[in-house]
Amino acid sequence: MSVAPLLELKNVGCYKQKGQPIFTDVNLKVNEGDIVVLQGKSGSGKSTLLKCIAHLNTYEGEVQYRGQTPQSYGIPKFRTQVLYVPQRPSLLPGSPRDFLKAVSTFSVYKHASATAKAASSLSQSVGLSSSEPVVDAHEAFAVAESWGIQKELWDRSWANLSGGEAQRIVLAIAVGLGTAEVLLLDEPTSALDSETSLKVEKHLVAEVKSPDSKLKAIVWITHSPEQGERVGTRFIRITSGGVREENVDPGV
Ligand SMILES: Nc1ncnc2c1ncn2[C@@H]1O[C@H](COP(=O)(O)OP(=O)(O)OP(=O)(O)O)[C@@H](O)[C@H]1O
Repeated sequence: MSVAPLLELKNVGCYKQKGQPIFTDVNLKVNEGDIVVLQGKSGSGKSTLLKCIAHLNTYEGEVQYRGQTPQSYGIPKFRTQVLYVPQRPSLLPGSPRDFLKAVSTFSVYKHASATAKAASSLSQSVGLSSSEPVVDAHEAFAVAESWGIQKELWDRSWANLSGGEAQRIVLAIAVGLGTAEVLLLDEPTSALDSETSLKVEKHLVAEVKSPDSKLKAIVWITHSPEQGERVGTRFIRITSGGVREENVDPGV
């Protein structure tokens, strides 16, 4: 019996408006262990494609996660497992700690938290699979700290954080929640210095490689050919007519 890919896109297309395609006919399979570097000219549709995958944009064609449609998981739950991380957090109210609390108490995570506790002692007897999402909010703090985020920044308002601080915190929350099997990263280190960027890259690559991590694959937009070469296991270029796989990272 063949196993479905982790993620599969079948003839996915997205339009600015009727008759004005950004891209059409995107076909792609992502498997466990893949770090797919997504490249293309500015405006070619990289961010849009990630948003289509995460069901944040309307699209034609089909996206399947482990052989099933997003709808069959329920869109909120699907989005925690195939998680889009924007380049810049849009204007969020409150502080990062408020945001972490909100996403951690969101029903899917709440369920996962209960599951995590139950799973350690009672998993089989209560009929819960240990592969249910596990949430440990503290993990986000630890991840962020390892990337140079001081504890007090969690209580500052988003508006008063630097671009690089906000970018690291959002990414640390995405990783620290521990629910995602696929991360869709939109230029995740664009606001970071090269030393910090390397730390973040190493952490993410190690997560995908670790058998203990829930994270199984990343689709990663970068404009840096050097970063692409460091992190990528596959290289995909998007044009209006679809995506094509390239053997090596040829640059942007
Ligand atoms: N909601 C929208 N309505 C109309 N056009 C849109 C919308 N969102 C994106 N576009 C257009 O679609 C095209 C692709 O945008 P997108 O942000 O996906 O490109 P990108 O490849 O990620 O670009 P960059 O590398 O500059 O970040 C652009 O021409 C953009 O202006």
